[in-house]
This record gives sequence, C-alpha cells and structure tokens, in this order.
Amino acid sequence: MRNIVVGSRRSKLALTQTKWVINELKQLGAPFTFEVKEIVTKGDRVLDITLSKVGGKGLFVKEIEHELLAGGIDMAVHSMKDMPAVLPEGLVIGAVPRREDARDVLVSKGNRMLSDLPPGSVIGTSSLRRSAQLLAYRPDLTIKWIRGNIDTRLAKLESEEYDAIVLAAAGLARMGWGDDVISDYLPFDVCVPAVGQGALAVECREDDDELRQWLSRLNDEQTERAVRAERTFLQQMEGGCQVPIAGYAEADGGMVRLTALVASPDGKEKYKEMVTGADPEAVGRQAAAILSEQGAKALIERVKQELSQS
Ligand SMILES: NCc1[nH]cc(CCC(=O)O)c1CC(=O)O
Repeated sequence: MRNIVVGSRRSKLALTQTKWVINELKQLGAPFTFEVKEIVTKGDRVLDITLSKVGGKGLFVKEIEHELLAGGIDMAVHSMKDMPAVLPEGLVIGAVPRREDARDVLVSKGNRMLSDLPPGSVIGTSSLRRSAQLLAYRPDLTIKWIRGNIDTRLAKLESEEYDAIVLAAAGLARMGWGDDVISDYLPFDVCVPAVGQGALAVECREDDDELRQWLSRLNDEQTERAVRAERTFLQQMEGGCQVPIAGYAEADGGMVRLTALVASPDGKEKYKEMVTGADPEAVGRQAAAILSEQGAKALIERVKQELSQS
C-alpha cells in the first residue's frame, strides 16, 4: 500500500485540518497509509514581525510547496486564505472541500456585540482587512495589533489590554470552539471575509494521478467555484497584502455571486461591488475591473508608493 506523506504546519489548527482531510480520505476508502510530517514555516518563526513586512501570506506556504516539489511530502492541507493567488509550476489544488462558515466573529470581554462595544474599545487584530472594515463601521474603535495562533489570541484577550478580538468562525469551529466563546457573528455587509476564508486547499503534485483521483472525491464543486471567483479577483487586484482586500462568493446552481471590496487602511475610502455570473473567473475579473475603475487601483498604487517612501 502506498504511504502518503502529508506535510503540515505545527499549529493546532493546521494539524487538526490535516487530520480531518486524512480521515475523510480514509472514509472514502482510499488505499493509502498516511504519515504526517511537521514543517516549521517562516511565517511560524517570525511571529514578532508584522507579516506584511516579511513577505505576506506566502510565508506559511512556500516551504511546504518546496517539499512537495522535492518529493519530501506528497500532499499538504492549507487554509485557502493563506494560499497565494498563483501556484508554482507542477503543483495543483487537488481538492477544495466543502466550506465552513466564512464569517468573521467577535470574541469580546463581557460577551458584547460589535454594536454594543463602548466608544474607544480596543480591538485586537493583525488583519488590515478586518481593521479597515471595523473602522468603516465604527470609526471610534481603537485597533491594536495582535499575533499568534488562535489559542494564543484567546489567551491574550483575557490577559492583555484588549476589549475584543476578531477571528474567523471557521478556525474556531475546526478547533472545537463555537457559540461558547463567540460574542457576535459579523454579517457579510459589515465585514466581507478574506478571499478563501473558511475553505481548505489540498495541494499535491500535478502529475500524481493516483492521489488526485482520490482527492477529486473530496472536492466540493460549489465551494471550488466560489473560491475561484474570489481568487481571480485577488490575483487581478495585485494588491499584495499592503491594502485591505476582501472577497466572498457564493455559488448556487450555475451562478456565482461575488462581493468584492478594497478599502484604505483607515476605512475611510471604500470600494465595494457585487457581481453575478455563470463563469467564476469572468466574475472575478469583472469585479476587479469595476473596483479598479472606481478608484481601487489608484488607491493600491498610492499605498504602495507611501510604503516604498517610508
Ligand atoms: N490568519 C490566519 C488564519 N488562517 C486561517 C485561519 C482559520 C480560518 C480559515 O480557514 O479561514 C486563520 C485564523 C483566523 O483568521 O482567525
């Protein structure tokens, strides 16, 4: 029987997601044995530096992709939102399993909802996308940087000077947390999720037909179509991670509806559009074109310039 070596980051979330996929493949009757190989990525090592300064979301993925290409591992499970828009030559996403709740949630002291937080409350997040949208909705809030994995952040809420933190519902759910810790589910019109949020990407080598055949059975077509629209939009905006970008799509029957957003970091400038169509990539490109024309492209260029001068 073939042994499939599955690369995983060492965080509890990554290992939980990896074990979930392995278990699904076993349930399907895949004729493999599985072995998990833990990989410490650059993103895990540089917790003290702001991610955008050291190279963005690719940090969690790049070293794992090297291992895939070198044959040290056969498969890797990523949070879709950590995946760069373009994959290296020779690798593919073999499965996009059914998406979890894509929303962001508020975990607050005193179990307060976002609308009930006292003026000036301090919100912990390390996401430009979250902070921009929170400030657009509640300009009185103070955003304070927070890093670390989900457990660490929940602990920091208790011990440090935050009134609330924002996390992805999906990450909490996968680790067994739910309504017991969640104070508020942020509606899509208040906080558009990150591209790919709540979805997983199972990556493998393009030429591994045997594994791909089994992975294809784990694939959820509607999730895949929705995520493809979101990722096409992200790729077209080429914003890196310096500018708040959000995209959330739902696929229903033959149609995909994408809500796309680009904002300034302070949330004062905001471009948002909903696009519906049958072809996910066309929807993603159309959303990018509309937002660009409205001023998003100019905003991205302006922020890049400011950063290169600072
Ligand atoms: N930013 C890190 C990250 N990457 C994926 C998740 C879990 C949720 C998901 O799969 O979208 C999280 C934690 C969070 O944002 O709360």
